[in-house]
Amino acid sequence: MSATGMIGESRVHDPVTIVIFGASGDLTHRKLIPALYMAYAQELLPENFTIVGLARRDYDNEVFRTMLADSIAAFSRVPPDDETVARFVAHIRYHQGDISTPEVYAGLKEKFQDVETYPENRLYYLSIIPSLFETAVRSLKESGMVAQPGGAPWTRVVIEKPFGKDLASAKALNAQLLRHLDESQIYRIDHYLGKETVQNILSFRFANAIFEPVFNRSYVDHIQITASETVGMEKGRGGYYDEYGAIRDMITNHLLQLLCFVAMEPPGDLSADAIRNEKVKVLNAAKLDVRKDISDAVCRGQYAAGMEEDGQPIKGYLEEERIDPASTTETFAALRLIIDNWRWAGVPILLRTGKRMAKKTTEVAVQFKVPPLQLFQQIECEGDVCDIARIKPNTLIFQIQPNEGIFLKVGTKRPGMRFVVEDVKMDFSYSGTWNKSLPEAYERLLLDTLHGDSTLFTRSDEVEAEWRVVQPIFDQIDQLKPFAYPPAAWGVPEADWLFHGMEGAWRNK
Ligand SMILES: NC(=O)C1=CN([C@@H]2O[C@H](COP(=O)(O)OP(=O)(O)OC[C@H]3O[C@@H](n4cnc5c(N)ncnc54)[C@H](OP(=O)(O)O)[C@@H]3O)[C@@H](O)[C@H]2O)C=CC1
Ligand SMILES: O=C1O[C@H](COP(=O)(O)O)[C@@H](O)[C@H](O)[C@H]1O
Repeated sequence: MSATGMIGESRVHDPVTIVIFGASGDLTHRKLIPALYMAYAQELLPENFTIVGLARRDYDNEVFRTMLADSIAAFSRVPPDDETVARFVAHIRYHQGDISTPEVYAGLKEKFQDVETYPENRLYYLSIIPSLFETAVRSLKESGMVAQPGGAPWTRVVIEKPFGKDLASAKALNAQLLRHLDESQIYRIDHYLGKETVQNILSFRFANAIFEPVFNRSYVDHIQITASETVGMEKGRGGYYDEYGAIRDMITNHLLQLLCFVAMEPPGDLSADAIRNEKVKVLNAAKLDVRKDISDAVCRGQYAAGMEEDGQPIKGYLEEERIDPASTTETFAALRLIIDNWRWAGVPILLRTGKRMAKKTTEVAVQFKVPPLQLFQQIECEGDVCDIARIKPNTLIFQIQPNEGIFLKVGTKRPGMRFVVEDVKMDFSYSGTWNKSLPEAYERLLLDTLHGDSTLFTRSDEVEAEWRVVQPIFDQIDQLKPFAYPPAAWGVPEADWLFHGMEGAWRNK
């Protein structure tokens, strides 16, 4: 299995044809091809492989290869070497056609006959709009291009997010896909699971005996998970985003996965299903912490127009390209959950995400309780002004990105005659410990699919359990009008209300 990180670093041996549906799109150019190139440059791809890019645009092999070489130059995580790029792109072919027509599959079959001088292992990567997922899978199956599960040669299909729009559509999509494929052939991707620092939450928790005994309701006051972005609507994304919004785009998948990793029980072993079973248990026990009404547990926001520090105007969400000017889609969301199980009962879990926020950061902060007896005073300084305050709680921070690392805030005696305590940070940072760039999430996840390791992919019941957590929001969306916030803020001040009945506050750092 790969949660150990061993498989990701070993070479794939099975020859394979990788077909990317949506090969002229943003994800292919910015992420998939640079990731495959990095795998190739590290000699992790098999000796025999072909990449077929499929889209409607009218390219030929040469044009397509040149464009992809440019993408590698622009987006590869280490500067590429021209000769290696040239050898890599020679494995790439372009196949022009429309996914909803039968001809495209007939043409694909011919292409396979041309290139497959090796066993017919195939990875289909669906980097397309969700409404085409079922058509693509059904057509592949009907054209006889899907192998039987569990044997050789193999067929695997990667499904991009969003996986559905709500619980009902996620269930329907699962049912449609499972009519044509076996669960073992489906890889529902959530790129957060490919991030080194996300996987490290598991190592930190289960490879060290000292923290696990305090990861529970007796010691933890609350958990905060933040994924904030400074960008607004990126080019070409307006239409998609306005239909989905921040809760569907980020919380239902990435933030709930982070929550699973930090809250799950230790799995019996590191097999894909052992880990996924534990994650599903967390999701099944998680629910919105609604006391009187939904606004006790959910707050939505939408960014307004504003100015950059240099005086440049920033568009409000409603003025962005392909956004309905009367849209009530949220670009910021904050949720308060509880996990009704023995370990976490009563511990508030706060999640938030947003575009055009003050800072690009993703972190999981576990805040512990304050000591039962306040023996010491704490000194707090802002600039030159210092004040005496109550002792602060310890906080353990998993810094997912950027400045990847793990930090523990502890109270320490400040040097001097008086017994006052100051907060210091014990830290481990990746950059200070290892002198190499971290693999991109897609690099890791693509290699896992080629190795047939589904640990870091989402199982059908898991995806449905994610939607079940957030579904009450969509059922009562009329009660959750978004509040406006200026660009470069930490979202809306109304989200502070989610701390009702507790002492904490959002970590706006
Ligand atoms: N971009 C990103 O950062 C992320 C994207 N995703 C997901 O990845 C998927 C792709 O996203 P992205 O690359 O941004 O989208 P784009 O709109 O940039 O690309 C869509 C691709 O689909 C192709 N396409 C559309 N309709 C057809 C058709 N009928 N037949 C053949 N090809 C078709 C388009 O090519 P052509 O017009 O030439 O046919 C294009 O190559 C989506 O599911 C998205 O939600 C997930 C996370 C992040
Ligand atoms: O899936 C998505 O993730 C990105 C943020 O990814 P990150 O790796 O930079 O944290 C987000 O911008 C996008 O809206 C969403 O679809």
